[in-house]
Amino acid sequence: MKLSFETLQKEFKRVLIARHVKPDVADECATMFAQTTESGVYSHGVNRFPRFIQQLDQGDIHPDAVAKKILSLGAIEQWDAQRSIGNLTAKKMMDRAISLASDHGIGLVALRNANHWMRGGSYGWQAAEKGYIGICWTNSIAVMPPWGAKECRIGTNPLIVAIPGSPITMVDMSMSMFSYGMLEVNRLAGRELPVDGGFDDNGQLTREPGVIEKNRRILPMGYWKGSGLSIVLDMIATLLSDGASVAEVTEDNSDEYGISQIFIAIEVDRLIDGATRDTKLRRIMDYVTTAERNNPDEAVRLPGHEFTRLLAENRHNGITVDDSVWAKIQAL
Ligand SMILES: NC(=O)C1=CN([C@@H]2O[C@H](COP(=O)(O)OP(=O)(O)OC[C@H]3O[C@@H](n4cnc5c(N)ncnc54)[C@H](OP(=O)(O)O)[C@@H]3O)[C@@H](O)[C@H]2O)C=CC1
Ligand SMILES: O=C(O)C(=O)C(=O)[C@H](O)[C@@H](O)CO
Repeated sequence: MKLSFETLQKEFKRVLIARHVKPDVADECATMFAQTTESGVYSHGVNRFPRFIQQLDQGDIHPDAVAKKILSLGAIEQWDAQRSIGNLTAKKMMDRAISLASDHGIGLVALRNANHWMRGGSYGWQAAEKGYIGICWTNSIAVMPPWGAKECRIGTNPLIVAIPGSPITMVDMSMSMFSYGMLEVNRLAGRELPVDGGFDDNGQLTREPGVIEKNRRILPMGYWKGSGLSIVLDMIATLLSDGASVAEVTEDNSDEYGISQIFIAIEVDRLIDGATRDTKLRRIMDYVTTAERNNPDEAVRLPGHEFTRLLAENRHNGITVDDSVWAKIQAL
């Protein structure tokens, strides 16, 4: 079905108000979920809303909590999210990193005791829209086997790098070849994965999303490389926030809460003039996209460059929402 931004936002807000979330908080949170969906990241917008409400209902998320600053080392600050709403707090932390970067050239906020932030790309994009390079990542509950293992012991720990420009270039990627959200999107669409996404129960590589969702034998992106990167991202977030690691979240908590996140903003405009910046970026983009194509009908594309078109299409045609997901949300 096709729904408007307003219909989505109103329904998300209804569900939150019904759970006694303060109206202003409910409105802002509902708007972020609707914006993520309108941007075309259905996996961590509308599709993820039921799971978010489940965690709200089970007390993992404290909707009245507000993040507090623990310490400051000039360009680096350590904050405690106090189990507040994940996407709202993440937005505030990237704003704080941007403010630090405007003073110091670079700003880093390390956040502990956080909740799932939904679409990590929202926060990289937020920085890039203001002219800063945005880099952020989160750890998670153990949902991926390290390379060489069958058992989940590392997180999908998505890493986001966003570069200001026209358009913004942004990589927003899980450390798994596919996020669980994207496995669900492909399963709901009745699609096989375009490349192997994990191992089946016999240890063979598979492109069946449902099999991987069930057995959690998801493939790290780049095999041992994604596995290693997931581990070091977890270590940095844990150390700088003095927060919980994937191991601690998984072994000490009843579900995925109390996670650790990093938000970095880096100044660009005072290091290179706008015209030179744009010329250099354009040269990179043209050099990459004019490479001889593997498939003549498939353009080489840069990450993040689809969002402008997707947003315009969703605003014009309405937002495609899976019927079964919408039914679940209306029943909340
Ligand atoms: N715990 C958490 O918070 C987690 C959150 N997530 C979120 O889930 C969402 C989806 O993650 P993931 O499944 O890794 O996303 P995808 O695999 O869809 O995309 C990952 C990255 O690869 C780029 N990309 C994909 N296909 C191509 C292509 N053909 N050519 C060039 N670039 C391409 C994407 O660019 P583009 O965007 O332009 O398609 C994106 O930057 C993200 O928002 C992520 O933050 C994921 C895991 C855990
Ligand atoms: O992969 C995802 O999608 C995703 O958001 C996660 O990995 C979460 O951290 C975890 O809750 C599994 O959904």
